[in-house]
Amino acid sequence: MSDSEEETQDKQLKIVILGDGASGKTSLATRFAQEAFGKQYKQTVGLDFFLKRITLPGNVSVTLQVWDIGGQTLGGKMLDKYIYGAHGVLLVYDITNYQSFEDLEDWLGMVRKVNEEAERQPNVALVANKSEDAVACPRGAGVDLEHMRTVKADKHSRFCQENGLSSHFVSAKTGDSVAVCFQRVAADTLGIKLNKAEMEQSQGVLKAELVDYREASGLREYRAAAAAARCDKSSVCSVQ
Ligand SMILES: Nc1nc2c(ncn2[C@@H]2O[C@H](COP(=O)(O)OP(=O)(O)OP(=O)(O)O)[C@@H](O)[C@H]2O)c(=O)[nH]1
Repeated sequence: MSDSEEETQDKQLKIVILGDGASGKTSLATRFAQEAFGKQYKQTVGLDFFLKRITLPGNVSVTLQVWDIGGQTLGGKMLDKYIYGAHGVLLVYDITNYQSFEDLEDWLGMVRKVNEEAERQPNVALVANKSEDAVACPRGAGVDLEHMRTVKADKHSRFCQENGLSSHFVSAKTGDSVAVCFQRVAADTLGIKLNKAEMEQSQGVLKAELVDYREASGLREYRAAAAAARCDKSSVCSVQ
């Protein structure tokens, strides 16, 4: 085996998941690493770890060390230590909880502060969780949460653009687009481009059509942003 092959096989990246309590960080980590989802909320105290090996384009094998940080750690004295050395960050909010979106300024502020002297800042993805009802369910099931959505797509997009974040609409519950946001931060870190097919491959049901009455209730813009986020490698919010 050549040196470069060996090097490729040994890659490990630290990916930190941040965001308010109950936004779905543990659910995203368990969906990604264990393909499981639990309805019951159990608060993470401190942090949890997960490991998952993925293969990126070019047959690059990389192990992601996923650090699931409890939402209560914001303002606590351990948070900077948890963030330190991260290659990638998932900034997670719950689309039905506006406060969880507003608080991302603080979470992102911590990421920037901890890395202010580092050679490079980690790649950060903005992750709108609990999006199953807006982007995945063609009709019927899940309409309730969509009606409860409080964070509009234009706010999400603006936050991405202003801060140079990649953009993701996901559901830990259904699994939609969960893998791709982890892949994206890993790929960005390693300077690997994911093409359209690779982005779509891990998205499955997200291509389902939405019914018209939802379009009428202002979903068109949201859908366009979600489509851009998941299908277009030159997405408006991509990390340059
Ligand atoms: N409908 C829906 N519920 C979700 C989704 N993701 C998580 N939940 C629920 O939201 C609640 C909180 O999820 P957690 O994953 O524990 O949240 P957390 O961000 O890790 O919370 P802390 O440990 O307090 O930081 C749980 O009841 C989950 O079942 C989702 O995509 N859709």
